[in-house]
Order: sequence, then C-alpha cells, then structure tokens
Amino acid sequence: MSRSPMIARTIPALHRALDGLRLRKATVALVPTMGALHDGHVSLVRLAKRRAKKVVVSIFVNPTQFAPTEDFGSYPRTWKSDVARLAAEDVDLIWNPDVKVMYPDGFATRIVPEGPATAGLEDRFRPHFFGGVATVVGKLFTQVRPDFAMFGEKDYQQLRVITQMARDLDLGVKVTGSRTVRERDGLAMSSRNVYLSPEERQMAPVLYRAMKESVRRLRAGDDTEAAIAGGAEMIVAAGFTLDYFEVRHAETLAPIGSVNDGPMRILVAARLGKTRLIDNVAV
Ligand SMILES: Nc1ncnc2c1ncn2[C@@H]1O[C@H](COP(=O)(O)OP(=O)(O)OP(=O)(O)O)[C@@H](O)[C@H]1O
Ligand SMILES: CC(C)(CO)[C@@H](O)C(=O)[O-]
Ligand code: BAL
Repeated sequence: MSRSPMIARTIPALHRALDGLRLRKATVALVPTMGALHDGHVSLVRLAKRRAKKVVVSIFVNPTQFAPTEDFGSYPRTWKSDVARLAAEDVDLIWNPDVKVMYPDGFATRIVPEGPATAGLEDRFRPHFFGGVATVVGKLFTQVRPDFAMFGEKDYQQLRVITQMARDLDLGVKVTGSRTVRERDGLAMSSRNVYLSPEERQMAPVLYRAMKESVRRLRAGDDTEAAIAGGAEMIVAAGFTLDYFEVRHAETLAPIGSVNDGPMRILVAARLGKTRLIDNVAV
C-alpha cells in the first residue's frame, strides 16, 4: 500500500525529516527533478529504491540554469499529479524548496564546471546552463547528503558534468546514470514534450531515427564524418533547426574520430517551433 511522502519546504524541516529517515543508518538516494514528472522520472525513482533504503525526490525548477530568454516562467508545473505519482512509488520524502529558500537574499556563490565534459554541445548554446546546474546540484547534495543520486542518460552531458563535480569536490555521493525512457515511437520522454503541437509531435521521433541510422552506418564501417553528416541531414530535412549532431567519446565527451578510439556516443539538440529537444545514443 502506498502512503503519502513527507514534504519539506525549509532547511530545518528537511533536516528533521532526514534525521527520521536515517535512523538505524538507512542509506538514502536522491532523485533531483524539476517536476512535471513522467515515466523517465519514475524509472529513476525505481532505480533509487533498488539501491537505497530511503528515497528523496527534489522538485525545484532552478532559475539559475535558465537564460532570461528561456522558459523558466512557462516551464510545466504539475505539483498535485507529481505528488500522486511519487506516493504511488512509495517515495519517502519530497524536498520542495522555493527560490528564496534555495537562494536566500545575498546568495553570491556559483560552482562553474570546467574541462572536456563541459566543452561544446549544450555549453555552446546554453552557456549559463552547467554553472546553474552544478550550483543547484551541489547545494542539493550538501542539503540532503545522499549516499546515491540518480540522473537520466537523456541529459547525458549533464550526467557527465555532475559525475565529475561530485568526484572533484569529494561530495561523497555515488552518481548513477539511468537509461533513457522513450515513447513507443522512440521519442525520449521529456517534460518539455508538452510544448510540441500535434504536427511537431509526429515529427519529433526523427531525432532518434537519425541517431540510429548514424549508429548503423558507423557499425557497418562507414567513415565517421559521413555517417554523422547523414544523420544531421535527416533532421534538417524533417524541418528542425539543428543546434548540434555530434559524436563524442562516451566517457570524457572529448571529440573522437573512429570506433577504434574508444566508446562513442552520438548527441543531438534541435529546435522545432518553440521547443528545443535533446537526445543521445550509445554507438
Ligand atoms: N526520458 C527520460 N529517461 C530517463 N531519465 C530522464 C528522462 N527524462 C528526464 N530524465 C531525467 O530526470 C531528471 C530530472 O529531469 P527534468 O526534471 O529536467 O526532466 P526532463 O524531462 O529532462 O525535463 P526537460 O524537458 O526540462 O529537459 C534528470 O536526471 C533527467 O536526465
Ligand atoms: C538536475 C536538475 C534537477 C538540476 O536542476 C535539472 O537540470 C534536471 O532536471 O535535469
Ligand atoms: N533536463 C535538463 C534541465 C534543463 O534542460 O533545463
């Protein structure tokens, strides 16, 4: 039987709730989210439940990772159904600070990730993004002090950047990636998919199809540049504006020329109307 999760909205309430959860040294897993929960988030919660005794989900739409021109104001907020989904999954605690709790007046610190994992890809189109993500995830880790934290491979570069940050700053948390959950037609689930019109929704799975086609050609021994250019062309031909379609080393995210140089990952970001979608696959 599921029961309602505890909900904390202030730091003292969070610490009181965590003290209760940690009785008898129970392990804790954190699933950071911005809410508008879908089956991708639920898969992270289920993984967290397998790894740790207690599961905390944070719901916080983080203003510092949005540029002023981006969708912070219109980002979907579905609090009631989020709580119902987390209750059905038997989550122990929801951490739901508001902006003033996370960034009190006078807040003046930023964690800025560097190195090859941050270079290019998302950083080229959203230069504010990883600083905002690292700052809030660093705070979430020190607020909750989890043993484990679960992140989706859908945001693959984010996963690499956070893994690096947790290691560099000795945050004592095991960062764990989880595979991308997709709709039946291959579209990666994302809270922003609700922005797509019915026509755009029909076109959106081309991102996945194009990456799979490039993977097929790379595996067949085609030239890397040609295989990647072929995938990119499919996306442009479908009417998207392409931000990037690139192959990188799957662990370091450094540029990589051939399947013989290490594990590869194809990563894509593209815009359709007012919606920006990202996705990636292993080669
Ligand atoms: N389809 C998915 N499969 C697995 N994990 C996912 C999926 N979509 C999101 N996640 C993960 O859920 C966590 C919270 O992500 P977030 O709340 O931003 O949702 P989102 O769907 O990625 O939203 P957005 O559309 O804003 O990118 C992140 O670790 C993210 O990678
Ligand atoms: C990790 C995260 C919760 C930080 O705000 C966000 O970037 C997300 O939902 O992927
Ligand atoms: N899912 C990553 C959060 C963002 O794009 O803002």
